[in-house]
Amino acid sequence: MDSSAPIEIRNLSKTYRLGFLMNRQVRALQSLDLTLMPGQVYGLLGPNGAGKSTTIKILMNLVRASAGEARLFGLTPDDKEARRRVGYVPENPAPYEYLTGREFVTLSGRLAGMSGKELDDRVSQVLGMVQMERAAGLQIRRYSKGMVQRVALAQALVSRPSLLILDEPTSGLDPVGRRQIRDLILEERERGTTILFCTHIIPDVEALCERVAVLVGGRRVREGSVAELLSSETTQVELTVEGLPLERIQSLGVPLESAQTLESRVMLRIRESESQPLLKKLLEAGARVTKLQPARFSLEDLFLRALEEARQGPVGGEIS
Ligand SMILES: Nc1ncnc2c1ncn2[C@@H]1O[C@H](COP(=O)(O)OP(=O)(O)OP(=O)(O)O)[C@@H](O)[C@H]1O
Repeated sequence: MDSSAPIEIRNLSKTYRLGFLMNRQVRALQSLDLTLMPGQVYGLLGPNGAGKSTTIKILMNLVRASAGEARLFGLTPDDKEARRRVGYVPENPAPYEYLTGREFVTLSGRLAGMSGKELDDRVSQVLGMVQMERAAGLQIRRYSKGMVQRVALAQALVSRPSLLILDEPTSGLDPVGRRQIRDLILEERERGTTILFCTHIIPDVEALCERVAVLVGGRRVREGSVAELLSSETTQVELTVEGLPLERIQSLGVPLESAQTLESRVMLRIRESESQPLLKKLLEAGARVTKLQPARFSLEDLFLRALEEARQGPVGGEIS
């Protein structure tokens, strides 16, 4: 294992046992490999139940793996030295409700070994970073969901971690709040912090991450740099056709990736290599092509395609 890698995961599997007799099993992760190099912002993307939180909980030593290995800076997740270098925001943060935001962040700093003026100054600084200075003296039980999310992020940042693990940090935030948290993550990236960012909000991944892994049913179905992944998918073309119904277009013998009728127009998506043959046939059949443009293949398309492919193959879930 590489001790310079903030996160290294090899062949990681997790099966939860359920029921009174623990005789039912749910396969949450299957042979996952993942490496984060220093300074990378890495997105872990997947639908509900894909195994994202399980991966993070294993890294945070909250859940024990069934097989395989997970390392933080080359150390096992139960190693105190490794934990000292990590800031963590759980999926549903549940800070002590009777503490104020400032007390909670101060407590987190103390637990990380900080004290005195250095701690007080840093607490004020991180509360400012998450725009919570004004509400810092209020008890957390009075906070909205978005405010809880912000103090949770402040407690993760207080000890200046070199690795941030964020489990859906923007869920529960309004668009302005999401933007602020995104900007904050970008600032941390500028500072060289490594970030594992787990979400199902695709625009956040596009805005923040340079690499991404897509998990479906506990398996990694795509992995790579966002640019690489998008360029590796087949290029497609979008056409708008008038004067020929969809059934006639379908009978022309050119495979369509997608088709949709809107009033008198038919919108098509086809592979780029099929565009010339289809154009010729459409014009011969008397259709008018009113628009032809390259289709931008987005991370959302990639995610949906990966999901579709994975659903056709074996997936995780309850196995007995
Ligand atoms: N403590 C648990 N006991 C039993 N099954 C669990 C437990 N935690 C998770 N699972 C199951 O493991 C699978 C993966 O769950 P996990 O929470 O890791 O997914 P996720 O990708 O984080 O989903 P979400 O986006 O909904 O948070 C799911 O089928 C889930 O029901």
